Amino acid sequence: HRLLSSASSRSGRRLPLPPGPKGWPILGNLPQLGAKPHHTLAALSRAYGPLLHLRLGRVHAVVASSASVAAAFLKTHDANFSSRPPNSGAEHVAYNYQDLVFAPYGPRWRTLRKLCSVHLFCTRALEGFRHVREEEAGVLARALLGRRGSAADVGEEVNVCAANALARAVMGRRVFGGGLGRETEEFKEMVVELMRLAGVFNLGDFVTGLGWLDPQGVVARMKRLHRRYDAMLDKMIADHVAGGGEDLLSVMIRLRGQPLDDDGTTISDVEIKALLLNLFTAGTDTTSSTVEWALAELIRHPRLLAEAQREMDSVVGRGRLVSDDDLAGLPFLQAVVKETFRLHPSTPLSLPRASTGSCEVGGYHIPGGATLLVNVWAIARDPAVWPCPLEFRPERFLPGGEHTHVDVRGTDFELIPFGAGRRICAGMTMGLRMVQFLTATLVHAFDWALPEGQTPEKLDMEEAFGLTLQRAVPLQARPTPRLSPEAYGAQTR
Ligand code: HEM
Repeated sequence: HRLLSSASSRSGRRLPLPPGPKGWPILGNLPQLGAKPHHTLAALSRAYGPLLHLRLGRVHAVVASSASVAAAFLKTHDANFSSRPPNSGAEHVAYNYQDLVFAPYGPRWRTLRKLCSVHLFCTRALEGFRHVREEEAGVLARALLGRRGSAADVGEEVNVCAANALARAVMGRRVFGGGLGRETEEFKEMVVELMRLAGVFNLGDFVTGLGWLDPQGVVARMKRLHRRYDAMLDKMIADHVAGGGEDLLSVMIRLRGQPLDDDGTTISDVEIKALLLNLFTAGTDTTSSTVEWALAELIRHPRLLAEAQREMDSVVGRGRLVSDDDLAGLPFLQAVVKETFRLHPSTPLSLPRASTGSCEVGGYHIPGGATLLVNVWAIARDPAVWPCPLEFRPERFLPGGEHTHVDVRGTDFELIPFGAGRRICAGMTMGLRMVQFLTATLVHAFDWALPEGQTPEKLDMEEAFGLTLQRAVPLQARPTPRLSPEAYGAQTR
């Protein structure tokens, strides 16, 4: 491939841009993206091929919609695509790029990422927090036990659990007290609002001179949201008892102002708040929505729910809740989680990347500074790779299935819910473990029924708009306990 590309460049022929639909003057293809860009882009790729070129205002964008095109960008050309494009969300919400998610590829990004890895996500840290996950899952199970007979808002219950488990790992304490209420509702609403705003293709980001006009009102909403987050984060830092704790926040507070690497990177309260913002937004709703989708699929497929429960009964029994150690021995449950990530990836267009220099992919010219969108949603439904792509069939990942060895961790490009390459999801190990563990807990500890008048076949599986894949209609379901009463533990919190 490389030989071929240098030959064509040597011949002096200017390579063409990848194919794509004709756009409007000035706005380019922006008006065509519609309410669900990942659907629109999937349809365009069916017409123009898996490597698509769009014009978003003045910005060149390329869209990868097959496993091999994704690999070309996120493996072969990953170094060139390891920054993120400039955007008003990073500017107005994420402390003007002082965070990890939007930091330009360079020393500060590397330092922040390493801090998270050492104190939160590496194997040792992850093992250290297993009791936190188990305790918080126990709290969730008891909360649902308290709701037996009535419909529970599964997404919100799980979201509180994910936020508390994450908070205990990040700063040694929970963020929410017992039960759901105004506070927990407001937190989820803030994360969902952030994802909704981040999912808008904001005209000001693409069309010169439109920024100050803010025609969609997005920037005004971002600034309002930022003020709310900033107040919350200030309080988190102020309330933090900075002892000699080994949690990430204590460590960062101790490291304030000191050079952290050869480049003299230092962190201040701004970087600390920006990183906390990243962790609490990237790490809660992604996890809880995935668990919510998983449970919705299992309720729609009672045979699969029964199969998962059979597996857990034989491995765990009915006398206790699932533990972290059990996960490795639950292949069917793991296949259910993979199949959920395939059909309902938390970030259907991943997060955008931006190239530093121009390059060549598949015989096409990719301009320097181009935005890369990877349609992980479309790739995971590609009929050339996945038989019956729209059917929820966890068996495809089990021995004897067509995709036994396919993993979600960024090496098998046909299934990359966490992205791939240098900027792959920083919290992948924790996110994956949490999704598996909480799905296991819900399935093992309860039978699930839909509220009066709803039938599994007709359960609404529509997606809502946003950077993350929310359910349009939140799942309401009635839990009935199926373990021995002692298994749920004492109602302590
Ligand atoms: C269901 C769980 C999750 C999914 C599906 C998910 C997915 C993703 C994706 C697709 C990206 C972009 C990767 C790329 O550019 O190639 C990303 C980035 C990121 N995620 Fe996650 N995520 C999840 C959970 C988490 C959790 C639990 C955390 C932290 C507590 C987290 C923190 C981050 C951060 C900090 C980045 C930016 C990394 C960088 O730019 O270097 N995520 N995630």
